[in-house]
Amino acid sequence: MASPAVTLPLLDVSELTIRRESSYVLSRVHWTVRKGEHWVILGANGSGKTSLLKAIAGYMPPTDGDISVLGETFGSSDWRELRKRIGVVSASISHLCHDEDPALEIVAGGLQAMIGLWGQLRAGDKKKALASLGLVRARYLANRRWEVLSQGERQKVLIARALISAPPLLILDEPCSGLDPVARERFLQDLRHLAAKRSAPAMILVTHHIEEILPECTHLLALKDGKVEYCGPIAEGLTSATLSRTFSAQMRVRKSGDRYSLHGLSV
Ligand SMILES: Nc1ncnc2c1ncn2[C@@H]1O[C@H](COP(=O)(O)OP(=O)(O)OP(=O)(O)O)[C@@H](O)[C@H]1O
Repeated sequence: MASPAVTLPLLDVSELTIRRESSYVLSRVHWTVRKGEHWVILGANGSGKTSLLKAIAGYMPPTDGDISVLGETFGSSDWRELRKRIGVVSASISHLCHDEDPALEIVAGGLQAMIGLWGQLRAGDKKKALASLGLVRARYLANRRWEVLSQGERQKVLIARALISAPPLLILDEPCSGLDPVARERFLQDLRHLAAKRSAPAMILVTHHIEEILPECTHLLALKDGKVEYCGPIAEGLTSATLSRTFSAQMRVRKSGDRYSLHGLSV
């Protein structure tokens, strides 16, 4: 009898330890992300969320442990090539965008993992950039310059940029920061629209606010002091007890419909 097909994880982190200046930034982290999963990463300031993402993107070499992404192993593959296949949206990319560049060019730059284009935008790339803007319902922004875009519009342009090369993995590092409550909700609806697509990449969403967790999120990674506090299905893990341990404070979580909110905090 044929054995069931085993699909390779998109991301596999094992015993990951990062030590800097005699202290542990991450300590023996295990984490696996598979196709079809959408993850949320929660943790207090300084718990190691950004460091974990940097390690995955190859910007923070591990002291110990293994990282493999899309079947490639850190240390034995060309990570500069691999980065083109991981979509990343973070404040550091936003800061590199040029004020005068139209959204369409910023999105097209994602094809080369570049900020800014050299020369004319080719017709084929223009078409791809428009299609990518369409994925976040933002085609109308195509000709607007970066400098005039609102914070929410900028995030959508950066997501379109990250999506243009159809990455299997999309990392969103605090994508809602700086958005007002209404803009945030609209933005989250657009993300839901994307997450619901069959072709959607596996998403990794880093946030400080459980209200931002999409119903489509399937798994939770909670970090505390560089260690894994919880790693598994969100339905079992996103509880008052887990959050209280993760943030070292009394926290009460409520689930209303398919969204979470905080209903009590004592420090
Ligand atoms: N290169 C480094 N050298 C020394 N310490 C570092 C280095 N990078 C990160 N750290 C430390 O590791 C800890 C985790 O930092 P990290 O930025 O990953 O946290 P975070 O969970 O993303 O925090 P925040 O929610 O505030 O963004 C912090 O105490 C930070 O000072």
